[in-house]
Amino acid sequence: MGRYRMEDFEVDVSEDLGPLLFVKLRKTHLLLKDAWFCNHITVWVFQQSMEEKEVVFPCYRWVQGDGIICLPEATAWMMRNEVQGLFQKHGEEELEERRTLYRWATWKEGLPLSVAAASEKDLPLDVRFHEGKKIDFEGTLAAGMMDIALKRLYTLLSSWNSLEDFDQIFWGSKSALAKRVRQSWKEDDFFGYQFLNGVNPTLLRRSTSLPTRLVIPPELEGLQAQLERKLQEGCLFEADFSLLDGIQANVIQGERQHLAAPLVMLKMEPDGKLLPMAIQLQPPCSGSPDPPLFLPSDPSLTWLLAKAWVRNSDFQLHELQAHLLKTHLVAEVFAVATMRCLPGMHPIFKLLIPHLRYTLEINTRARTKLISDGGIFDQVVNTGGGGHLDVLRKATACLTYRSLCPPDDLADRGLLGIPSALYAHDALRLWDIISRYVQGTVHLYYSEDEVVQSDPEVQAWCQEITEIGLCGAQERGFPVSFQSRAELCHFVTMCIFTCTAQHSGINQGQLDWYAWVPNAPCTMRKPPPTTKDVTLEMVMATLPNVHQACLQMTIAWHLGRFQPDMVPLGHHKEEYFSGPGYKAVLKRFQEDLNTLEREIVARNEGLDLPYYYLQPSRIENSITI
Ligand SMILES: CCCCC/C=C\C/C=C\C/C=C\C/C=C\C/C=C\CCC(=O)O
Ligand SMILES: [Fe+2]
Repeated sequence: MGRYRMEDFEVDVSEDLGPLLFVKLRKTHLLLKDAWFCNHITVWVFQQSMEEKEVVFPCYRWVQGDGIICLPEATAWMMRNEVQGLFQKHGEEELEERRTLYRWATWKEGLPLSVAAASEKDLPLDVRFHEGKKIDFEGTLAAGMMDIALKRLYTLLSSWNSLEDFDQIFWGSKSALAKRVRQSWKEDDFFGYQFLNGVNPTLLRRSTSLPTRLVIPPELEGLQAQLERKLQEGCLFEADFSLLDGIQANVIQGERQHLAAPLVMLKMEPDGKLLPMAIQLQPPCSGSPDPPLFLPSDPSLTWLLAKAWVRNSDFQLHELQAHLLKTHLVAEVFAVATMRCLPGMHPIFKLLIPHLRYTLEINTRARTKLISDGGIFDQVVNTGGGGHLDVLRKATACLTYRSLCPPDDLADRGLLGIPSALYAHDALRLWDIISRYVQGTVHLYYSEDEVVQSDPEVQAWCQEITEIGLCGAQERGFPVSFQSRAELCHFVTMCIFTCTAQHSGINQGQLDWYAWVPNAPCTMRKPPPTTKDVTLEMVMATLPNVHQACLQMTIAWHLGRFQPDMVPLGHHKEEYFSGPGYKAVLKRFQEDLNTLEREIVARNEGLDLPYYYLQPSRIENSITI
């Protein structure tokens, strides 16, 4: 039997089968690997003197071995209390089986729970990468490793002592914006811009007071006055990396790496540009002299090194907190809870499952190759060697429900209504569009709040996410039950937004902003400067070495590049729902996304730096990379 064969099978049945509730599916098992993926079964019923009727049984699962798959009819959930509880019983059996297939595991204490699987090979076939994705994923990694070998060979033959020497490895696949980063990375407005619309737009806040950790030496009273004025005008902003304070730095091949925990104060100009005013690299520590404040007026290399330290710290919080924890790991919790608590005929299962595709496998791979003992973090990142897990732990301990919902998150950070905040603008538009889609679907199945309150499955799902998967996150605002349709819609909107828009916003920028390594160094090999005497030798000795820089470029490209098998948001082919109601809601969703697409394209045409991470055609329907 050939691989990748697609076939439609038609079977005629002449006898009257009565009302159709289930179909059962089985395949004779001959060879070791002869599984088939079944999309759906459609039965056309011909009734005398009546129109032909179509009855659909969605499947979208592998049929393997000798097992029998029993598929309830697409509208079964609406009839769950009828037909002698047959659908009810089927759902219970399905969940019983799924709970053995998808088990929770504690990979590391203090992190959200994950799926129990030591490697991707342990995962059920239904959630594995399909052949094409696996070949592409592993093939491009191998090609990337070849690039590294060539770059190392090339740089062995030349010098590595000026910033321009990073050009020697700046070849191979890279985006237009990555080239722009190389040109502009030293500019202050470019540095400021990244907090609004770069790879990590999640940290910046509008200041409501001067941060307590900011100690301004008496000789800088002018700065103090400027900061206070900007604060009063409402245009003072801060990016505080205190979460990194106290994290143990990595030791790479016997060499200790170093970490900082900076605070950056920025002002917004009337034209929307965000400019850094001061950088404090470490919080004050009793018994030590106050940490220096670095300023734009400092010698250019001093100021550049201070900014490079901030970019390195941003790399850590971006990858660990914004990316891994707040998209990948929480999406995994949604995925495992969905598999364990919601039967296939449940409308919330049908709504969410296209947004959970491939997430369990990519996360399992991250746990075995990226953040594992000896993984990429240990090899080339200054939080590696265990510090990265502590960052994840600290970030988990302060993960709030509000921070996953842009209307709340952006309001809390004071970022509403800023014309140059493009991530914020597009995220809010997407939140509204997704929310309308979710509400449209939920209202088809839940006619009133009471139906939500009395749905034991959706209540168990909520509780499992908050109390089990997120390890008691009710303390941080996550719900343990849904009292109304609105609460359910808000939560499901958050799930879909996180798995789609938010991940795309956080993931794609790796390609653009991480290719020019000095803009986002993966590690720092010397301690942060404590005086303003900085030389080029110090800068070069601090930034990543050739090998570290090459690996950063390869992995950033691997993870940030366009995925060949990507499904854009709202365009999955699976049809789990049947009937005109959902079709209309989906059509509206796709139209809303198209409208936003056109708005973003038109807006970007007039911009010096286009912001396209939240352009709907670029948003993946689930976390797959
Ligand atoms: C050094 C820079 C990259 C750091 C990326 C950090 C976090 C990314 C977050 C989530 C990515 C999720 C999954 C990626 C999984 C595995 C693949 C990565 C590398 C594999 C290398 C290998 O197989 O040898
Ligand atoms: Fe990712």
